[in-house]
Amino acid sequence: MKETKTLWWDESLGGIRYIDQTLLPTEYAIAGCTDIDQLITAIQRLEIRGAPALGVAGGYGVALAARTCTGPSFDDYARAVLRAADRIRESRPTAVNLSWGVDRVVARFLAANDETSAKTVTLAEAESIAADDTRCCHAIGEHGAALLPDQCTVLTHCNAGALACSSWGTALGVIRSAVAAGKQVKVIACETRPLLQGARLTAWELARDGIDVTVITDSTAAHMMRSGAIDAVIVGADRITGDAVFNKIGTYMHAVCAKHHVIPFYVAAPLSTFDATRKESEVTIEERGRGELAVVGNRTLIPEGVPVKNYAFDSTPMDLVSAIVTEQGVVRPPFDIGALLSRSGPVP
Ligand SMILES: CSC[C@H]1O[C@H](OP(=O)(O)O)[C@H](O)[C@@H]1O
Repeated sequence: MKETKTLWWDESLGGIRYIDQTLLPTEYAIAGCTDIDQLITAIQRLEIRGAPALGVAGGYGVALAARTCTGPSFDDYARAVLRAADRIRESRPTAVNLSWGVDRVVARFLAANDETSAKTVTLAEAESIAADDTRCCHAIGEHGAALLPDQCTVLTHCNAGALACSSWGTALGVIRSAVAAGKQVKVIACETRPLLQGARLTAWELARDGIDVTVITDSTAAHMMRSGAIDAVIVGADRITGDAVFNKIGTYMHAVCAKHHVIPFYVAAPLSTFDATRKESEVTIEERGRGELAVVGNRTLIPEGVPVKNYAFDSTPMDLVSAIVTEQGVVRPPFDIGALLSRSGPVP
């Protein structure tokens, strides 16, 4: 299977290269950003998207700030870099990986005493985040593949594939690893209105890998679960608190339906997506603009003046989750998130 790299540092560019996901599936274009404003725009337009990929982008963003910020003194320079880091951290509120990636590189930056070492250590840490993410996705794939029986049909929502990570993917990483282990897996990909990450990105990734994928409307999922066509649901995550999983809008709907039809509902996510500092009620769910619902291409779908609600995420209570597949093993709720994050080594 071809391993798609989603974003990386390009020293000849002096910045970040990435696949512009807004152009897929009809155009495969590599874009670049060489300053913080360009990176923030790419994140907010979902040219770069997906929780783990946002963690990698956040790390590279601090490295980019360390190279592009200036100041008359080192202290002024450092303040400029930290202000840039704050702007990156705040560019999308729900996925914890973004702030996690920024904070991990900022911690290394704060230990530097001059600009030269600041530039070196920030890029090294950002590269380490990217490498760790790929390793985590493959480990998640291996642990999760064991949950999927041979000849199963799996429903997915949004895109939790290589495009949402540094490569390989989380939910799609589980599917790739199951297929690589010789299992026959069919995927039913929900299109995922309004930005269609499932139709545009998951279908593109899986078709490219030769994995059987069929796209459905989000509202077809319940019908297929009730008809017995779905053996399991597997999704990614943007933030996992002790009491809930935050993921693309529509995930909660699938979890409730899966519970009703006694279908396993799996979440695949690295430990960097877990957040022990907040409970469900304390997490901000990103709301996005009217245009994403009201206009498709050159067609207006909603009458002028009619308001919309465009929540980018929802939260699924942990009691609807069968298991969370992490790089350290499979976690079955209920679990103590503090103990999980403080332990080292595999999940028991
Ligand atoms: C591998 S987790 C990807 C996660 O991120 C997506 O959100 P967005 O496309 O807005 O970045 C979606 O929630 C996916 O499950």
